[in-house]
Amino acid sequence: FDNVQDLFYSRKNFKRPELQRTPHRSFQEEAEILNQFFPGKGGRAYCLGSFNGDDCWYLYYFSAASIKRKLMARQNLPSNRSIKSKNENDQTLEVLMTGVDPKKMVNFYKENCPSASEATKVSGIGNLIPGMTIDDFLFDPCGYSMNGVSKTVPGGYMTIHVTPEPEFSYVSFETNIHHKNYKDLIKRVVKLFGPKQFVVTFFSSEGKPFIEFEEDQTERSYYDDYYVEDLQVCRLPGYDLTYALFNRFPS
Ligand SMILES: C[S@@+](CC[C@H](N)C(=O)[O-])C[C@H]1O[C@@H](n2cnc3c(N)ncnc32)[C@H](O)[C@@H]1O
Repeated sequence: FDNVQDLFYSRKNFKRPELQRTPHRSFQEEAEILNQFFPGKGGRAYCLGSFNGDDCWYLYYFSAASIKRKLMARQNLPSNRSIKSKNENDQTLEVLMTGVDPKKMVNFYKENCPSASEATKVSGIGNLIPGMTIDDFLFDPCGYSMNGVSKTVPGGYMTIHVTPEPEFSYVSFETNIHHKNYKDLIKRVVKLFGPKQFVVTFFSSEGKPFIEFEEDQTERSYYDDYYVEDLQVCRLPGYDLTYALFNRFPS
């Protein structure tokens, strides 16, 4: 690729960054490397959530359109908003879950499950989004990854990665398939894995509606057992981004 329109690199903060190889010990270092690939100041690094707490989420975003907008503004050409991303109906949802329910993790150990396709079936992953062609893999002795492409939505995908070890359990879910009711999808994903905590990120192309989460921390929310701890909504060139951190109510 020598003509990149948009690039997104994102990840949650690491539990033990010091165990990573350089440049992954700090997001600053990762961003510096990415900047070398994307000169011209189109690439920007962000941190959402609380960076002095336990949870935050990093994003590096390069947008060729933002460079064009600046050039046009400098030349006094009209309407910087007229240059939009090509992906006008683009949306991507991620749900990043930590402290997942050990009882729901048994399917992701080879000793309990004969095959990856069985893990996909019994865990409920196979029914999450209908009409997917799924490529799944069960690691030895444990761990699971799946990638699915939609049979009906061109370019539509979903992906799930499961780290079941209780000391550092983690499940990530991502899809770009449009849903009328994202809250329902998030609720179903969370129910499959029962995390103590989860982060939702949602990109939607500019001007399209984004998910609204209740900020009330005292009432039971739409997500029953969880309350919103952090909530941020950002406008990026071509995209609106919502970030929310949910914590389970103490039982
Ligand atoms: C599913 S992989 C995915 C990791 C990836 N960083 C993610 O979460 O997107 C992680 C799980 O697979 C297990 N695993 C077993 N063998 C592995 C291997 N060769 N490479 C990566 N993970 C392996 C790990 O112990 C862990 O439970």
